Amino acid sequence: MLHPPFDPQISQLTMEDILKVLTRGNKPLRRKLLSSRGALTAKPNPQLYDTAPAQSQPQTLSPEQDSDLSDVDFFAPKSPEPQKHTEAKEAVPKSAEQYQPSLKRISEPECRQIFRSHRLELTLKPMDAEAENEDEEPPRKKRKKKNEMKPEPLKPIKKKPIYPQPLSTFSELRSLYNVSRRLLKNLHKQAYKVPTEIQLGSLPLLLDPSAALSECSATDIVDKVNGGIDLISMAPTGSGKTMTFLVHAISQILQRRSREGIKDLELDAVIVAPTRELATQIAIEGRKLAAGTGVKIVRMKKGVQLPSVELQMPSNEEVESNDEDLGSETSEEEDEASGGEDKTTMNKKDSSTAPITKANVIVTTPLMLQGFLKGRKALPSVRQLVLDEADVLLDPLFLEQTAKIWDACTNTGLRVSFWSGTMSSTIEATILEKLSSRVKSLGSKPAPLFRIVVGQRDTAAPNISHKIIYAGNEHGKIIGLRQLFRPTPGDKDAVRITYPFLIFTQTIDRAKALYEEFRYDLPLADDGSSRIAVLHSALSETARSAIMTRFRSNEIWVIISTDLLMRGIDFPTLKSVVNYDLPQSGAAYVHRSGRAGRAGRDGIAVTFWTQEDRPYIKAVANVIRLSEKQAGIPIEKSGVAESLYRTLPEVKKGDRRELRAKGVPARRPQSHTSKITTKSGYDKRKENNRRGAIEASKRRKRERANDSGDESWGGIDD
Ligand SMILES: Nc1ncnc2c1ncn2[C@@H]1O[C@H](COP(=O)(O)OP(=O)(O)OP(=O)(O)O)[C@@H](O)[C@H]1O
Repeated sequence: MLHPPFDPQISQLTMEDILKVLTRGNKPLRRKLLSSRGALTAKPNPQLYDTAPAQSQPQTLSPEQDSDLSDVDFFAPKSPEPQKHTEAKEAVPKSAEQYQPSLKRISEPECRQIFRSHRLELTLKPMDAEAENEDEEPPRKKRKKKNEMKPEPLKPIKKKPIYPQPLSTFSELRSLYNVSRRLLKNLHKQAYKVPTEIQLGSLPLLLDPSAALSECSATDIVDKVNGGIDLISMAPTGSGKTMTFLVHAISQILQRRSREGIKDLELDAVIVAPTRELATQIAIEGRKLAAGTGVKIVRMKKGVQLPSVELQMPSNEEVESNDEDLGSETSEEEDEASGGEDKTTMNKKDSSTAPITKANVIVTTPLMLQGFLKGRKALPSVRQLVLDEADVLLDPLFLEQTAKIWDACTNTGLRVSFWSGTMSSTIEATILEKLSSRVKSLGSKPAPLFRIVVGQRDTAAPNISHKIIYAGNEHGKIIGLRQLFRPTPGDKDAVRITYPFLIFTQTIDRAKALYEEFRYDLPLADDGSSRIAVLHSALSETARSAIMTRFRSNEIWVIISTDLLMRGIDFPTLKSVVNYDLPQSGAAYVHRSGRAGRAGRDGIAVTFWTQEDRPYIKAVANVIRLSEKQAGIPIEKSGVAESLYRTLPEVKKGDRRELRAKGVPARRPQSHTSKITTKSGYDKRKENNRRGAIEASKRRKRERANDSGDESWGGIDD
């Protein structure tokens, strides 16, 4: 039998939180279940920023319009006519109420005010690399030679921000941007109340750039966007990027279908994500949004055949992954055969006899699709390429795989979007280079490339709190685990972690070893070892997906993982993340900690360190300090104690690269501390049983002393 989690905070979870856990499972919930479990319950406000003082918000609504805003009609006419209130009501929080009515475009100064108050910045990227440099930080000053005149200080030349129409309410998707009723209804079922910043800033621009920029004073830009845009999109973790690109992709397909009278399922969009877990999650979310629209979304699997044409090119070698997690497809067990969940038809043009999977959208990892393309096939019908976690997909380690997919999308009208919580200027340069070389090789017309950034680049979401704690002893990080579960009374470093939570380690071996160690540390009263699992790329896909499902359905409360789960994975109720091993870069820290505190909820990220980590901590500490500054947390309250921060050495450039590729040297395979513990499993189990017995006896004693027996949990004592 399943017991509820012991943490009383869990019982405070709202029904919709629990429902979200369930709906992130492998099968979309049945409609009946959705409505009976309160899927329409409102969610917390997911907006991370709204810094505009109330009086400075645009106040041009008439009283009728104003009152109209709290009731949103999902079936509003497309023309600017008064809305009818026929469908479910949508409560609009204060910040959104202050926005303009959904049927009217607002002036550029008003757009600017909204963009600024939500810390949104949109710019147009120049297509040539030289001009691009002007947009970036100035080059570092050269070392002064003797007798050289002091150079003029270089000032960064900032590109002028652009202010398109913001998406004030979801109803505008229909009234202003022609999104289908069905798609909007599906969105409504998700119980989203207000658009997040990235949705607010980028959906209008993606869906109808001309309409979104209609009040924009830079008329030269407006003229260029008719054929659609390319977009680099940087927004904090858990801020709703997935829904943004999915709504855009589905809506584009539906609009083209009605415009061109297409009846067949034609492959229109390819969404690439770095791991199977993320690809599966995107496909599930996509299917929920596309339900009833006729748009079919399929996750790419080994053996799936897609409609393609053969290119006259030499066959390329299969690319081996050099990362154990992010590109682990080749090392995997037998995958499910093609088309398992999809109806298939035969493609007579294809030389192979394998059935062709018909879909509008394919969600894939780079290696999965590459396995099908094998460097010789092209997907000419694809018009949308979405790179989720684009910075990892375009990292030199994976660029070759991603580029092959990009090159296989030979349609000259291809539009590309790049999504992540972090993106370096090197990655942006790679994007520019790739886009311009494509224009040259295909002779296609370049689309304007925009960049939208929410908040400060490369920082953790402001609703996550951080803590770095020393956790070393001679065996490794044993003290850290004790701090986690058995804080010594009065220990100022003790952190209370609540179930469910994720623990990240550096390697598969360490994840396995920590699992062996930690499963006997979970209190027996909480069903001990049955609540914990280890997840890494060496497990079979079936095992991986079973663990994900059990975690989402609250059967498992702790997952120990490698960086396989670092990016994009959404466990809506996850509050805590533990970096048992130091993240390998500042960006890795942002993504790992971003598994907690999703959609505006609070989250906590705890990072353990030992002496062996000391030379590498600064990169992570800097990200924490920057994120805290952005969230308005004073230095005295920083999660990185000033006494520690001051003594940390800067991480050298070469070390940073090495760290990013291989992690902290002491925790690499075969190093002396890559092991977690020296105790055997037998000893650990015995110790745990003894502890459990003591606990139970103490509890019985307390219960006898206090008839009510109503205890609240205050951490686990030794
Ligand atoms: N407008 C909204 N209101 C409330 N919740 C939302 C809204 N949009 C998305 N969400 C929810 O926010 C959570 C995080 O969304 P999502 O997974 O898209 O984040 P993300 O920005 O892609 O994060 P990451 O960078 O980690 O990949 C999801 O549970 C999603 O259902």
